[in-house]
Amino acid sequence: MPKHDNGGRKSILINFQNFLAFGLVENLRVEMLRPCPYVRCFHRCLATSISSSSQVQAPLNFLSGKRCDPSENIGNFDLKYPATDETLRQVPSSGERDVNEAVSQAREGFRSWSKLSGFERGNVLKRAANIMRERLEELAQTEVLDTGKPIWEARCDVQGCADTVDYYGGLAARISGEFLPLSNGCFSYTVREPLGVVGGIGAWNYPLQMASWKSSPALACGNTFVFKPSPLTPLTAVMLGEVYKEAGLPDGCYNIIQGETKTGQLLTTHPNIAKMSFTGSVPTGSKIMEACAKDIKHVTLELGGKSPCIIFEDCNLENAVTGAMLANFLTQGQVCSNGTRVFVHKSIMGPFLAQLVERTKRMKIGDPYLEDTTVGATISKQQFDIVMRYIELAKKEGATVVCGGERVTVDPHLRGYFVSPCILVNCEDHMTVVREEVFGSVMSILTFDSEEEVIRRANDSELGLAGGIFTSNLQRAYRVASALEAGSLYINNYNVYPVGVPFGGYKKSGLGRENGPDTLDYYTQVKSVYVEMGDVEAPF
Ligand SMILES: NC(=O)c1ccc[n+]([C@@H]2O[C@H](COP(=O)([O-])OP(=O)(O)OC[C@H]3O[C@@H](n4cnc5c(N)ncnc54)[C@H](O)[C@@H]3O)[C@@H](O)[C@H]2O)c1
Ligand SMILES: NCCCC=O
Repeated sequence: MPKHDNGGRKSILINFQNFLAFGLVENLRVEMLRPCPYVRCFHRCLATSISSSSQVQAPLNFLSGKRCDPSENIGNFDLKYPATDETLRQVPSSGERDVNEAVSQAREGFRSWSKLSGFERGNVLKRAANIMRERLEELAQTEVLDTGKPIWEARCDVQGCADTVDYYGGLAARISGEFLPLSNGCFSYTVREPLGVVGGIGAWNYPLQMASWKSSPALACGNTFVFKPSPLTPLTAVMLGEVYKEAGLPDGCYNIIQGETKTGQLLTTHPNIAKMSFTGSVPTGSKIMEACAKDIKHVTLELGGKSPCIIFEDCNLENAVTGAMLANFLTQGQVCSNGTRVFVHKSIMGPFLAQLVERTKRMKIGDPYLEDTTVGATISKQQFDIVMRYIELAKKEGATVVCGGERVTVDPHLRGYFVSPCILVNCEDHMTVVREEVFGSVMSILTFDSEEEVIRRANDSELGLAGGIFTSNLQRAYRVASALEAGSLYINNYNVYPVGVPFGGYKKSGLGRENGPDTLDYYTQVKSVYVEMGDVEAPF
């Protein structure tokens, strides 16, 4: 990790081993500002200076390798800093003319980009990854402004994004076909060809991750890309465009259009889009798939989850508690793969809950720019209302709040929606909070007696994104992992995304995979060529 600018103030080094799940290197070390009265002021100034910086105030579409405003404005949306709830600016939404222009630029870019060798394309991506690492701090601070997540989490996210871009840069040269010898000297060979212009649409919890997890494999394969970020988090995807440009990506290969639903629909239904890669909710994913079906477009869908985290009686208790917290409380609980149904074996419920509650109460809710903050701000008032409604409903349906679940004022200047991480007990499988994705820090604890019972209950969901298993019995761990209906499973950890490990859902949680080698298959199509070496034989 590079050292981070600490404004010249005295700093201490701390070891964030507790947060290894999102750390991409073991023993992640970050510069931590010593908490002191000046730090708050410093960080407020920092947020103010970033909000007035060019990243926020500059045009937020990106076409032909440059920032630009849409030529036609079909409305505006507010860009807010979640921690203060202040409106930083209004962003114009792109309409048909600008979506057409972005797709047309990408079509033009495709003509030359798709003709380069994988090695040449990979070099551009690898250079981009290095530039991202050089700009890690600026990218991370801007990601905080967009999302309200703690700064150290944003740094880990950016580091992971750079690694992903690097990884696909490395794989680009290896994209190849097969040779199949046939009878009488005939043969067939296959070529993996790019699809054309890929459209991407993202959610707001990991904005840079979505832009980079989608664009880097798409570009590695020779496609070009048009992305619409979530209107709640428009900033860092544009910065990625500038990084790609500096790394040598030809103009038109990576484009950004900002907007809300209408802009997303225009992109999805554009006749020259060959594939849509979408991250967001299940209902929107279903609409995207339906729209793509009309023109037989390829789709990747990364959707919601309601994943189980199973704590067996033979686990290492401390690790299991840490795992359950990682499965629920990162990024204010707004993580698709969260294991929000925590199944705890009845025999260890007492000690597990005691340790979990004690450690959860110690989490530090506060200014996202402070280094020791572990709970930042909920993305919006709308999301805050959703989270509070689920907690109220849970109480009505019989669950008991053992800690958290309340709005917290951390500082009079921070008027955003901070919520203390919530733990619910006396939960039952039929309750709404246990069945539906909350997308906030709300952990439901359920107890179980046997392995067979917990597998059945864990699988009793329409969703199947992820799942966790805490046990010291390896046979049991593999057996349960094999029985769980989910795309991404963790044994004795949770929410780790090392680059190269495919990520994606079973059932209604999605289609396709990101972050692994298999992703390249989703951004290419196979052409087979049969070669006849003799005369043509036919019965006529
Ligand atoms: N599986 C994953 O990798 C993953 C990752 C992050 C978030 N998510 C899921 O995302 C959801 C939260 O994100 P959200 O609230 O932004 O989701 P959302 O579905 O409301 O919106 C996602 C994006 O789709 C756009 N959009 C909305 N309607 C559209 C339409 N009809 N056509 C085209 N575009 C449209 C939005 O503007 C936004 O950019 C949660 O369910 C979460 O689990 C999944
Ligand atoms: N994109 C995968 C990790 C974050 C999910 O919300």
